Formats: sequence, C-alpha cells, structure tokens
Amino acid sequence: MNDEMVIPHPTGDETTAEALVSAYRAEDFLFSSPTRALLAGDWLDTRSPRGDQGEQALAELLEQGRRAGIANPRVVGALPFADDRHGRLLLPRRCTERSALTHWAAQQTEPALDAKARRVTPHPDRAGYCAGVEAALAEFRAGRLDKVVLARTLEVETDGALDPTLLLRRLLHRNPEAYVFATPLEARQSPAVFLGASPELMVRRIGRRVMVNPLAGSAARRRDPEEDRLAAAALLHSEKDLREHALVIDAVVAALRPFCSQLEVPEGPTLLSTGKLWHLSTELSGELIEPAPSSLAIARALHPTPAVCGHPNAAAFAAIRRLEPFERELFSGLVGWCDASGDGEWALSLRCAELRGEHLTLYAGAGLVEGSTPASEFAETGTKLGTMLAALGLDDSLGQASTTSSTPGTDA
Ligand SMILES: C=C(O[C@@H]1C=C(C(=O)O)C=C[C@H]1O)C(=O)O
Repeated sequence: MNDEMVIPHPTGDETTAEALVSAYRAEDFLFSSPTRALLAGDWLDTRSPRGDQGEQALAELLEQGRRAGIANPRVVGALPFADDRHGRLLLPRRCTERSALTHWAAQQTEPALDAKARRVTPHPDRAGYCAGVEAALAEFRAGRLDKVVLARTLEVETDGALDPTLLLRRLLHRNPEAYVFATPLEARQSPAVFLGASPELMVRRIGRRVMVNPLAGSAARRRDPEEDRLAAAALLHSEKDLREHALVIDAVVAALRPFCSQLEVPEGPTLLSTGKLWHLSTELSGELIEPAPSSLAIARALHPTPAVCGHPNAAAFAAIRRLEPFERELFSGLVGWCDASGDGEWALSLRCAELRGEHLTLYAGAGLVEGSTPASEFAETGTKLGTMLAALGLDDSLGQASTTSSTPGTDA
C-alpha cells in the first residue's frame, strides 16, 4: 500500500446522470451501456499493450490498483482489431458507476455542435472500395473465403477543433441504447479521443453469467414508417443475410462453448435497430465454468469474430490486410472495462471516430459473402458512417461521397 489518497469507487445512483456526463473531460473514459454507465479518470497508470498483450497488461494494472489500496480496482480502455497493433488500458483513481443513462439520454435536448467540414475524403474512395469488394468476391468463387468484413474510412477536416464533450452528449442523445464510449488516446497535442456509439456487445460477464450479442446482416432504416417496417421484414427473411449471420453465430458459439457449463443459443436471429440501421442479432447467454475466466479473457478468446473479420478467420484477416489500404487500429477492436473479480463489459468499437483536434477519422465496414455487390456494400458502409456524421451535425449523406468533397457550411 502506498500513501496515495484513494477515493472509494462509488456505485449505484449517488451520482445523477447529468452529473456523471457533465463531469466527463476529454482525458477521461466514459462508457454507457444498456445496463450501466461508467466514468473513470485521474489515471494512476496507463499502458499501451499490443492486442495480444492486453490480458497481461490488465493483470499488471489490476495488481497495481490493489497495491494502491483500491478494494476492487477496475481497468478501462480499448484494444485494437489486430494483435500486432497497440491499444490503451488505463487504471483510474476516480471511477464512478451508475445505472444506465438510456432513459435520461433520450430525453435531453441535443446541444448544438458548430462543426463545419472543410474537406471530407473517403479512403479508399468509392472506386477503390468497390475494387476491394470485387477482389473479395473472386476469393469466394475460388473457395478460399466464405466471409470477409471490408472497411473504409472517412477523413473529415473541420474548421476549428471539436469539443469531445459535446460530441459525446450528441452521441448519447441520438443512440441512448447503444454502447456509447469515449476513451483517451496518446497524443502529442491534446486532446485525442476515440469515441463512438456501437450497437454490438462482445461480452458482458457478471459473476458466472455471460452474455454475448453478435450482430451480422444489416439494412438501412427508412424515413417512412411503412417502408422502414418492410426493410426490417425483408432483412429478417434475406437468405444472404441469414447465411452471413449463421456463419458468425456458429463461430462464436464454438469459441464460447468451452468456457460455459451451460449456453442458451436461440433458434434464429431477431432484429435490433439503431437510428440508422436494422441488424440481425442473436443474444447468447450462459453460465461460466469455474473458475470463471475474466470478461477480457472471454472477449479476447472470441476476438475477432466473423462479425468484424470473416471466415475462415486467418484467410479473412489476410484479405483485410491485403485489401484495406489503411490500418484499423482501434476500430473493430474492443472497448470497455474489467474489474479485479473479472466482471466487465466489452463492446466492439464500431460507428466510431478518432478525434484529434480539427481532424477526424471515421470508420465503417460491411460483411461480404457470396451474393454481395460492390454498390450495396459501399452504400451500407456509408449508412454506418452516418451515425457519426449525424452526431457531428454534418450532412449524413457525406458517407456516400465517392471522392473528396469540399463542403463549406454543412453544419445542418
Ligand atoms: C463492421 C461494422 O459492423 C458490423 C458488420 C455488420 C454487417 O456487416 O452486417 C453488422 C454489425 C457489425 O457486426 C461497422 O459498423 O463498421
């Protein structure tokens, strides 16, 4: 035990939703899930482990927390998509948890965000992305691959640095049921923040209960309620999307089963909606064997699922490295927390952006299987980019831009 003052980590609803969100600063970590909200900061220590060193770094940080006198220390942060890239795990002195912000977030008035985009650049551009899809389709025909998730980025230059606290509030308001997160990045000039509103839970572990909720198969939401209902119904019966979904569930169940003494696997998927998309969703829940592995150990064992990589895993990973002309870094990695008992929640880092002053990089991917077409997958990634564009107050059709656009004044 050292002589640092350690504030006990409050839980429950001693802190109001407003107080928790107002206390967030760009240097902090915030995680809002359908079951709880967590705000952490004032770092005792931070690590930047490679993906495959995440569990080791977690163990070291938790031990450090115990030595500092924190009864049940928590580690928060993000791990990358690829094992050879670096993530960021942080050990907080200050950590506040309360019940879910869902209800509160939906009722808030949305603060204005005066973002003006000077320049928006899709990378790869439309032609480049579509060429990647064609190359993946050729691999399906050759029998080397069943599914691959191909992603792209959107580089956005704004005129003036964006305030991450406002962006976070807007993400919460627009996506009250999502896994809304903000985690600080290492930066020479502060602040640098990785933030998003992900619909996908990788794993939640509380005691011996475990829940995993893979998503795969998507359709854009429609403005017209009747058209929207029809789009959802079509997704639920789409042979291509059901095939893509089944492939993900089979792989996740196979990876999860060894950790479980009991596992419930529903017959088929249900629909999950975000503001922008419908997804096919399967909730897997089970009881863990003893001793129960930590939430991060389970997440790491499942990662990367074919929801963000593909099948077979190694061939899909190689195709991603070959076909995506950028590094995913934290996109489609893990974001969340784990405490010393192993309890925790990890979401997949989707519908997200890296924010560095006036520069943002937005990310989105789409799962390709036989029967996918370049135009529809490009459009789907564009729709997914719309989650962040709308939170930025930008025209969300910018996600569909084929090449660079200079767009003064699109602060709708
Ligand atoms: C890759 C993303 O989303 C993933 C891909 C999906 C799909 O292809 O249908 C659906 C949900 C996520 O698992 C993303 O949002 O960037």
